[in-house]
Amino acid sequence: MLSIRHLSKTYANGVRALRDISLDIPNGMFGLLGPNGAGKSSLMRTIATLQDPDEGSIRLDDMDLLADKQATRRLLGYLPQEFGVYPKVSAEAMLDHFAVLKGVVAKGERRELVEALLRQVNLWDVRKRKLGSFSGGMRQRFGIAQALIGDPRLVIVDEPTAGLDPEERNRFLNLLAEIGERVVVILSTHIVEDVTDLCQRMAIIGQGQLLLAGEPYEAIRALEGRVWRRMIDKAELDGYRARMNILSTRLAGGRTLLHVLADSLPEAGFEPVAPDLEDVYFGRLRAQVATRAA
Ligand SMILES: Nc1ncnc2c1ncn2[C@@H]1O[C@H](COP(=O)(O)OP(=O)(O)OP(=O)(O)O)[C@@H](O)[C@H]1O
Repeated sequence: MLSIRHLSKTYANGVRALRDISLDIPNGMFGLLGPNGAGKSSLMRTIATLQDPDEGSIRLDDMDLLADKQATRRLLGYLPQEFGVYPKVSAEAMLDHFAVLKGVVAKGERRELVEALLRQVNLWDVRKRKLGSFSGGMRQRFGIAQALIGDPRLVIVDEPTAGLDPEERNRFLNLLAEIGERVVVILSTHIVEDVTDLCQRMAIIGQGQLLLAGEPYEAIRALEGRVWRRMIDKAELDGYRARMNILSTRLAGGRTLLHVLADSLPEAGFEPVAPDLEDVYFGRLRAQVATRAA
């Protein structure tokens, strides 16, 4: 279990990226959901010991992660948002290099490890190809292979599915799910379906604040009977905004589909709709904006 307590960070430019975040993350897939700029990467980098918080603590079971960074890095696998590789080097040679950096010095052991990892992420057949020729999905799977060197107890992946096509995304998420059966995996994303499809537990952050933590299923159930939808013309949207608590607006067939939060039928013409995680997510973000504006 990873326990984050009272984590805060303000950057030198005055941006408060993390505001008193406390969170428990058990084994399995954990989704950290938030819009761009919410503070996800700041939190991931802090857990990965790449930057210090101003306040707060992070423990993995009995271990204080921030106290002994070297020890933390040994049990951690990290796939950063911007993962750079040498484009002219083959996948096999690059992974071998990463293994050396992680301290796997014995040649035979390293050869076996590199093969096992490339097979696990399904890149064994293309191991001789240069990384520069890889698709986005292949590159991300390679990123996971390097994160798994050293058998980490905690794996952090920062927005890994952005820019992947649906098939690649699916393949990537399946791979993460397999890994999540054994260790703590934290997946940060702004894509709601990533969390819906994959994570038993989740948190939502916005503007550096924790807005929700728990099970996606429970959060969805809490909205049951309170989400209503209606098709409108785009020109009517401002009027609805002024009168109602709008969760989301989506384009559908050239018109606008409204989702509204209300304890009873908001107006004739609306119909009840089964809530989903997008309703939970947008509901929390909008409530935060409303509270801050008040
Ligand atoms: N090193 C830094 N110095 C100053 N401000 C920063 C720094 N890193 C991030 N920020 C700011 O802190 C806030 C949180 O950024 P962060 O990258 O953690 O968010 P994020 O949720 O990961 O978003 P994104 O998906 O856009 O990376 C943003 O307002 C960002 O501009």
